[in-house]
Amino acid sequence: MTNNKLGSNMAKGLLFVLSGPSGVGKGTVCTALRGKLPKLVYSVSATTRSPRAGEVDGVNYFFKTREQFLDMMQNDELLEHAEYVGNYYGTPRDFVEKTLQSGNDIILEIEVQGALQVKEKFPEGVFIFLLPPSLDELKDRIVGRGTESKATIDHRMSVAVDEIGLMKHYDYAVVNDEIDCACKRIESIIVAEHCKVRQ
Ligand SMILES: Nc1ncnc2c1ncn2[C@@H]1O[C@H](COP(=O)(O)OP(=O)(O)OP(=O)(O)O)[C@@H](O)[C@H]1O
Ligand SMILES: Nc1nc2c(ncn2[C@@H]2O[C@H](COP(=O)(O)O)[C@@H](O)[C@H]2O)c(=O)[nH]1
Repeated sequence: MTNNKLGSNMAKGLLFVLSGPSGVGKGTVCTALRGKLPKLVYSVSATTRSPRAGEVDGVNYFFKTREQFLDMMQNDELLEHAEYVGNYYGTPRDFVEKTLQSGNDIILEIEVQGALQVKEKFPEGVFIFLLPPSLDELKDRIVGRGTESKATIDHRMSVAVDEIGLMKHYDYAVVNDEIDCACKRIESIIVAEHCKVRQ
């Protein structure tokens, strides 16, 4: 039977990627967006990083040993993966594909090397880069979170400069100066992308 409802060809969900240096507020923004956009589903990554206090396996991450992660890579279970500051991170492929097929949107909160791999596979994805108001403010946020050692903070800050240099590969840049404003900008991007005429 023909479905002649206007707009019915837009049934597949959209893939959003949110990147930005460690501590810029990606997780905070994603938490704030939860509930505001009912069609938006969050991808849970696999990582070899140890859980932080309060992090729950299967909710914040799927926590894996190095061997388990390498198995996932070899079995082609990951849409993308990257080594970041001494640990592996990757996006389970199956969940992303099934979410999009079901008509829901998905958002991947991932670093830039992985985002560029996703762009190769999903050029139609929407790539958003979250910026701090300044590098000093970025450092204050990572330090203030209280989760990383001084050495890890220094390493993450040095990677941050390179990451910001790759922002040119993204479709949108949003400054996370104030959390409500940043969320509103990202919500606006998501709404606009749904109104876009796609070939
Ligand atoms: N707009 C903001 N103003 C002030 N503080 C903020 C803002 N957004 C986030 N923060 C704070 O900055 C810290 C880092 O935020 P968050 O953990 O969300 O960063 P992230 O980008 O997800 O980091 P990572 O990549 O390391 O996981 C948190 O303590 C959070 O409360
Ligand atoms: N390439 C990927 N990067 C990921 C993934 N999941 C998270 N991340 C990014 O790693 C860093 C560090 O995260 P943290 O939780 O240890 O602070 C951060 O930029 C995340 O966005 C992933 O699946 N692939």
